[in-house]
Amino acid sequence: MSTLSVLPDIERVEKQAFRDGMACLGAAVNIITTDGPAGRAGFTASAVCSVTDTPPTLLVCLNRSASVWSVFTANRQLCVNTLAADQAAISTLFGGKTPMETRFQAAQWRTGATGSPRLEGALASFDCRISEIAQVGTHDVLFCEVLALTVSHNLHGLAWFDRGYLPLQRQDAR
Ligand SMILES: NC(=O)c1ccc[n+]([C@@H]2O[C@H](COP(=O)([O-])OP(=O)(O)OC[C@H]3O[C@@H](n4cnc5c(N)ncnc54)[C@H](O)[C@@H]3O)[C@@H](O)[C@H]2O)c1
Ligand SMILES: Cc1cc2c(cc1C)N(C[C@H](O)[C@H](O)[C@H](O)COP(=O)(O)O)c1[nH]c(=O)[nH]c(=O)c1N2
Repeated sequence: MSTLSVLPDIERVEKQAFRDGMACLGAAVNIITTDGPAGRAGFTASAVCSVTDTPPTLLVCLNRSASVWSVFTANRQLCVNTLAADQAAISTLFGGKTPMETRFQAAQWRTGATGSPRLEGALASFDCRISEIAQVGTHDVLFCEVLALTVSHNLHGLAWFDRGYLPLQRQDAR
């Protein structure tokens, strides 16, 4: 007689239940920008995290149905601009459905090492080249090698939590 136990059928988690769960994971808010042969584009992303420090690499998840998808995957370079506490309005503009020129007109930009727009007043900006792209479901996972960065040590941060913005207060502003 077999001693193998039979796993019970595990039902798939519904999309809405997954989103309700994910709404509990507070995350930093970032404006991801690019410029290059395919043009200039930018979008808001909370699905950003550190992968490895050798070589310094972060990942960004980008929905393949986003209007900006073809621009990012063609340029293969981007800047991750992590927002400061007073920049929630920029996040809303870059969060979809707004013409690209209107998004960029709302803030001041410099050109970063890769040519991607660097947001003035951001908490941190990571200038990257896209080293690898993996397709998972509806999204592309962009693995990004960080080539240059700027950091502000005294601004407060911004979080996306429970479908809204919250300030992330530093304990000791340097
Ligand atoms: N990773 C993402 O693609 C992502 C993340 C946050 C927000 N958004 C966009 O902003 C809208 C509003 O978000 P919300 O937080 O107010 O409410 P929501 O109920 O749509 O999403 C709740 C949480 O689920 C996750 N999520 C949402 N859409 C996703 C997707 N397509 N793929 C993977 N994860 C996803 C995110 O963590 C999000 O914060 C979303 O409908 C979506 O269009 C997308
Ligand atoms: C707070 C918050 C966080 C995220 C988003 C939105 C908002 C408001 N959006 C959606 C994304 O910004 C939006 O789809 C793009 O701006 C593309 O929209 P258009 O297709 O250009 O209208 C988003 N999209 C994505 O592909 N990955 C992500 O991590 C996130 N995160």
